[in-house]
Amino acid sequence: MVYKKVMDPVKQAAKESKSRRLTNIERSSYFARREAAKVLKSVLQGDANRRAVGSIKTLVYSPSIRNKKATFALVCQTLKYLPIIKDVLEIANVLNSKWKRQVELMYIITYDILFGQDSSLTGDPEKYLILRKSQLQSALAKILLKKGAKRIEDLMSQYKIPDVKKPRYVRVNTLKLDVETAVSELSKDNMVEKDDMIPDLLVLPPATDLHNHPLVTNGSVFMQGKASSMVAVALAPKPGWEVIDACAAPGNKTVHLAAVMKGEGKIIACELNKDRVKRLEHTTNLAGATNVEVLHENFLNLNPEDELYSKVRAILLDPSCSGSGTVADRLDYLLPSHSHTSGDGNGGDVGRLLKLAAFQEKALIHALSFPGVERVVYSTCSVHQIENEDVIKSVLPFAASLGFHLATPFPQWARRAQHLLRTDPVEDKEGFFIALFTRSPESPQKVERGSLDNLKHEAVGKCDCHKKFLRVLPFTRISRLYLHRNLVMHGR
Ligand SMILES: C[S@@+](CC[C@H](N)C(=O)[O-])C[C@H]1O[C@@H](n2cnc3c(N)ncnc32)[C@H](O)[C@@H]1O
Repeated sequence: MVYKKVMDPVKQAAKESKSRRLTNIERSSYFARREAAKVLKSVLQGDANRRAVGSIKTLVYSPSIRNKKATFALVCQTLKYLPIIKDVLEIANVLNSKWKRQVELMYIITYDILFGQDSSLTGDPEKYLILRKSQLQSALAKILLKKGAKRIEDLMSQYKIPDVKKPRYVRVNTLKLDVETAVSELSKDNMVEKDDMIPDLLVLPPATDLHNHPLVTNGSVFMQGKASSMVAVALAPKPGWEVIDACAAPGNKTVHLAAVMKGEGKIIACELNKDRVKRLEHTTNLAGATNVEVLHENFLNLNPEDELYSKVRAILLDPSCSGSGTVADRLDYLLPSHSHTSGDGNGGDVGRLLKLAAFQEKALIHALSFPGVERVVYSTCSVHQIENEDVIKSVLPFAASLGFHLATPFPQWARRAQHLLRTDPVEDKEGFFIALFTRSPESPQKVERGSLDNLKHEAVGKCDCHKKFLRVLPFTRISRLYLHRNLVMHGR
């Protein structure tokens, strides 16, 4: 068999566009289709291997993509219709091995022909599929008939394709700009409202593109979601306090803390990952947050007894998590893997969740161990109970032994189990979890070093979240998970 080398679609596009004078519209949509095909290929390959290659947005907003707006729209729309497009191409049976080698481009062109604007479809692959338009249309008609759907919208709901539209939230960085000026500047081109709960948070219509807006590029406002903006406000450190942001990069919550503290006092922003430390430094410089000290360190290695941390009164702990609540933000809900979650409701990746929960629990216990601390906020962008309520439940006895109790951040927020606050991935368009521990500043409980270590050791062994999972998991997976959990919990 002879394999022909497939030319990079973008290079091929440049060659083809030279061979005939294209109009500007033709040329830009022609290139957008090639750029979209490249992004789509990375996204689908990453999704198939369950390996994050970067969110759709990150890939589209990389410097190599020229026509970002059109490329982003094409990738999203094609992904939205992808299950239908795949069925159409299979029934129409029009792709031979040559075209299958650039199947992502064929998906994009099929989207344009069937659901988009096929008016400027120049290029060889486009011509090939345009000539077969009637076969594509009759395959679509067959699917509609088979599913008993009259309109494409009915078909979309049968394919369970969601339409998640999230407002664009913008947090005003009050270290640099006041809210009224931000509102009047942004109102020049957009509809702007103030959020009813978070001071300094503005709400704009979904899909408002502010990436290149001067207020964003100069750090006067940050594109930060509502749930993420609740965390620093829940911790509510006073100006002048010393605070630790335990897992800080890229630093959105760090600089929000700095704004809440009016730039006064000190924030120790701790980050383990070297590359992410650079992002953290960039964010703090952009925000003009001069009271932030960036620390490249493992939070678990900070010694609570060290004199350096004796004045720390609040800790924000936003540890690494599964990120399952941000699927709408990352547009992951459009990816094929999201349409087939496993029966346990955890995307079939319970082992990973258990590992994350073990770290989250350890980090929370560590945060509660700093002797002068009065307030600890724990947050995740996960929807999984094992990373949220179960972590809190497992550390509660330890927290109580140090005089902490659970407080109620944002009492007006309805979605919660008693003190524990949740945001919902469908209703609120992002799934977040926030818990707040407080203790009275007059009576931080003093515990001897030796007994603190004992309490910590006992607490780490106590979490019973794995038992809940064992009840819902198929019998064959029980022993493997139980073993795994014990290994992780005891660091073996
Ligand atoms: C969810 S992100 C934090 C997001 C951040 N709070 C924000 O709002 O921009 C978690 C961060 O914790 C860092 N991290 C993970 N384990 C850590 C550890 N043991 N010590 C310090 N940082 C850690 C990760 O590298 C990651 O940057």
